[in-house]
Amino acid sequence: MIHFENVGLRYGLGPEILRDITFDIPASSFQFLTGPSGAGKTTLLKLLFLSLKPTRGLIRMFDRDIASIPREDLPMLRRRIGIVFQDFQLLDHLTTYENVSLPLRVRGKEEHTYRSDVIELLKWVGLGQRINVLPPVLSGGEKQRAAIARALMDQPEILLADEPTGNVDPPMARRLLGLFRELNRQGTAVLIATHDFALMDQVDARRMILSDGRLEIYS
Ligand SMILES: Nc1ncnc2c1ncn2[C@@H]1O[C@H](COP(=O)(O)OP(=O)(O)OP(=O)(O)O)[C@@H](O)[C@H]1O
Repeated sequence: MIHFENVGLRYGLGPEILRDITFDIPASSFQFLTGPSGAGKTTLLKLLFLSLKPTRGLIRMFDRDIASIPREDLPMLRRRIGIVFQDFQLLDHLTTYENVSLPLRVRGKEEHTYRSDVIELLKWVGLGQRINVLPPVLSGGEKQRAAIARALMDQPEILLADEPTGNVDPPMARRLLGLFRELNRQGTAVLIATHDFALMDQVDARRMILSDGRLEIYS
């Protein structure tokens, strides 16, 4: 589904942050991305979300070479990828429901076409009682689940999550992991970037370890 081959990335004229990165992400797979702080995990997620272009190497996504994709086709492709950012990026003046449905509203969809789907999704992530509250009232774990619900709105083929358990206690981390595993059982590929070894130890999944700009993979 996703193939990286000898990918390198530098910001401006700076040093290469990622070097000769080669890996595949098969459909319906589950993996962790880890490595020391500053190793380039967020940068690799940005490449996967097509918000950065590599400075060298080949990236194929959904059978297309991303170097030859016209800019106007990127939004369509991004809809097949869900992403949960480290800082959630929820809008504080919109309710949980409005935050999750915003991408659909922006695209001009009529509310009656998505309302029940959004509510069902919010119930699925355990926010059935928090539909009409504003993000400042939500706990860290609830914000995280709202951000996950928003990332899942378009039924992506892969979900990318950056430090999803960074701001929650261990029981909530287990609950979030349960959500990711359930999603994966339903067929969505999942990639979780994390420093949390306790979290990784709970799942027998592939570990992609970045250090010094290079990637090693332990299956
Ligand atoms: N926009 C940018 N311009 C220049 N350098 C950047 C930029 N973004 C990140 N970097 C540098 O790239 C390197 C990798 O950063 P990145 O945020 O990808 O690491 P990370 O592994 O996600 O770190 P953390 O675990 O602390 O979040 C760091 O040295 C960082 O300073």
